[in-house]
Amino acid sequence: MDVVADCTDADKRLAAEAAAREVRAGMLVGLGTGSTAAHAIRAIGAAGLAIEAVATSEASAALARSVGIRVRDFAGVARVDLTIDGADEIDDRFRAIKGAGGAMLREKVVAAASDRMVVIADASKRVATIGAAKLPVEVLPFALCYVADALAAMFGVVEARAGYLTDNGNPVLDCRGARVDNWRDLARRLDAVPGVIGHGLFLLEVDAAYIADHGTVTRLERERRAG
Ligand SMILES: O=C(CO)[C@H](O)[C@H](O)COP(=O)(O)O
Repeated sequence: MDVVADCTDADKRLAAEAAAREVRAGMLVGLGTGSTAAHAIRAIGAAGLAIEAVATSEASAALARSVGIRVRDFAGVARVDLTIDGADEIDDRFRAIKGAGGAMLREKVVAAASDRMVVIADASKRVATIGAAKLPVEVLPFALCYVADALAAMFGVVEARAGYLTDNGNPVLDCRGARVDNWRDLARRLDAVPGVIGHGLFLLEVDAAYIADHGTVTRLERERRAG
């Protein structure tokens, strides 16, 4: 038995269940993707509230339906009340890297549409400053070589995720080793490359985080200044 993996999964579940308690009847809820988000989906389903959901991946949609959650097509949705999602890293300034599960584009669209976006994670994901996790970039297949070349000028390592396509049918380049002074500047540079469809940098989207560490859940709330 892998005791560390078991503890980590128990913490993922605790963080997910704490966040799921934010869900209220009547809400339209954004469902994230990954093992931590799956715990949240199961907890939301078990609560049995009258809600509707949109999912950030086909896997999360299928899981949600299997636990009795009504899933709407996001193509017909402009606004979501609350989204609960995992992360690969989250730092003290609520900046996150997402997309190890490949769903970062849909996750970002749903997060952007959400009044509130909550990250759930075990303590291994909490870092002082993001940047150690690989940064996934979703690419238009037509532009794969061009984009890989452009990203090689920004990152030390750019690797195609072998044999993998996102739910949108696109390949992913996993990037590491950027020399970053300013993450917003890096995000702008990525967004400016023709053929980049999305990436896993979430710099402004996260409103709060539930982090579980050896059985204790901490809620962190971002302060938003008016104006
Ligand atoms: O961004 C994601 C998927 O695109 C996941 O939320 C992230 O990779 C965390 O996954 P897990 O909860 O399995 O550790």
